[in-house]
Amino acid sequence: MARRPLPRILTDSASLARSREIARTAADSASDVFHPLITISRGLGRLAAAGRQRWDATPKDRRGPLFFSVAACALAVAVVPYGPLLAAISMMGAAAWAGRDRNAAKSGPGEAQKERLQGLYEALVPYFSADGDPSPLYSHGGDWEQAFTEYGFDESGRLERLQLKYPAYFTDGEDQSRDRIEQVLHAKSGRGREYHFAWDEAANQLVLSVLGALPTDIAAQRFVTSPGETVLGFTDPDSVHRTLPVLQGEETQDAPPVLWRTGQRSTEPHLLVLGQPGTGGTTLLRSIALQALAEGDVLVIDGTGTGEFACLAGRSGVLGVESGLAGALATLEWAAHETERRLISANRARQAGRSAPEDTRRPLWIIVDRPTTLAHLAAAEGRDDPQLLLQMPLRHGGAANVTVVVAERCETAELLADAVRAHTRARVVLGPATADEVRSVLGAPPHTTPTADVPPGRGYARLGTGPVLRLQVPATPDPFDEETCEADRLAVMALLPERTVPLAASTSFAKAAPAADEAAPLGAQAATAQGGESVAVNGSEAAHVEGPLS
Ligand SMILES: Nc1ncnc2c1ncn2[C@@H]1O[C@H](COP(=O)(O)OP(=O)(O)OP(=O)(O)O)[C@@H](O)[C@H]1O
Repeated sequence: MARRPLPRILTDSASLARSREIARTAADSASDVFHPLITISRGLGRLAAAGRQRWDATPKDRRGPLFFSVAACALAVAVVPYGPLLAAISMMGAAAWAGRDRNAAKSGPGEAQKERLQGLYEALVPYFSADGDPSPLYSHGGDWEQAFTEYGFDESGRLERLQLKYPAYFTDGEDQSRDRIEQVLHAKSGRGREYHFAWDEAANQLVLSVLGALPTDIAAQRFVTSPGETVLGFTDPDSVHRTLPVLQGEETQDAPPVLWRTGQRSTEPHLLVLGQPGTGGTTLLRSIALQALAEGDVLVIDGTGTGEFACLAGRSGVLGVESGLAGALATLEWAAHETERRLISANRARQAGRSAPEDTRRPLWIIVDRPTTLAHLAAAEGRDDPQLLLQMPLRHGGAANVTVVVAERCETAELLADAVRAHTRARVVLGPATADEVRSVLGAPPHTTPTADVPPGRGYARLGTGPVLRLQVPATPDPFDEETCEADRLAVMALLPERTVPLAASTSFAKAAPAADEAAPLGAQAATAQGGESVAVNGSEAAHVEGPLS
């Protein structure tokens, strides 16, 4: 069937454009003519909404008197000569004021803002100019408007956003050159805020923006993650592609998580957390342990000896919580053997053409807080550094579903064993840290200016060679700490697996193996564990661990 041609007006592009132009002009004129009307109607709407809000906020017992006083006023106005007219005029005036366009763009920056931008421009001249440049973009007394293509100020007049162009010969590929520019912009734009710098090397363009604080009101909770994923904390929405629904305060919000993937396919199967004292290293380990218990077993070595993991003792899935040297050595020795056993077992299965046995697939987490304290104790007692026993799980744990997480203070980080440094490709640094300190831990500087004043649990994370991300760890305090608020305590308690061993009976490897150098061989430990006397592994896990141990 022959197709009917379209009407000429729809095919003739010139007349189409002309009609569009007429429509646009008509719309512009209409909006000019009706502008006061639009403003007044918007204002009336806003006043009505404010009135409704006020009414809703008024307690029920006060609504009657309020209604009567409003009605009395209306009556008084109605009977006064010219009252209704004056009331209508006042109402229109109020509506026009309430309905004014608050976002109307101001025409250009004010004097103070111009001065700021000029100052900023002058400060950049030494870095963005070169002798012999015939038409310098940056020169003393030059025009900042040529270089700064976009800018924005907050209500208090502080710079909030700046997009600037720089000459193509600026060495933007070198960290040092970038750092210098970032430092200048940071200092001139006002310290105490966190700035983000986005370098567009192809367009010779830099965008500075002020970052808001990361939310600190996300508490411990069951996060909606896939198996093998652990939430380290939350970051900026632009930095990651995914969000998770989380309970934030009273409401459920979508928050952008820093997700760490562990297990056989992970390229960064072990984590190192460094931080200043009191910045939340232990809290992050507790948060990880609670998530790990959802699908795996956890061993905790608490070098601080302050009992901050006591809430985990005797819980289903917790194989031990050790704070003494002897216990730590025995536990880690078992973990090293267990890693080896899993590897051998999985390898045999593979050779026989079978899938890896179930008991090699359940994730095992070795969580170590402040190992250097134990290393110090071991040196004093003439024993081996417990960190040496981490070598096996660190080197081969990825293939054996064994994950090691170590937290240490920055000041003692140089005492960490080489294996710990070499095999922990997922890194977190917590607390106030300079760009150089962040770089020394994460291997790359942050794209933001670290601030001196940060809440506990705030820091930076980097997974392998990925970008450096701002991080805020979910609040996961020790529920036995008297200072913990009730809501946070309940949130942590709700995540703890059921207790399978009474607290008094949940003892440690230390009792099973009195001294590391006398540490019972794997089989003997198993016998002890199975014998049910001083169980290294809490009762309910015995069945689970019997497999690996026997
Ligand atoms: N993410 C967080 N959100 C809220 N509070 C936190 C967070 N992390 C830590 N805190 C609080 O900060 C304090 C110190 O935390 P934590 O013990 O985890 O720090 P730490 O770095 O292990 O300290 P230390 O080095 O002294 O052992 C605690 O009161 C804890 O509740």
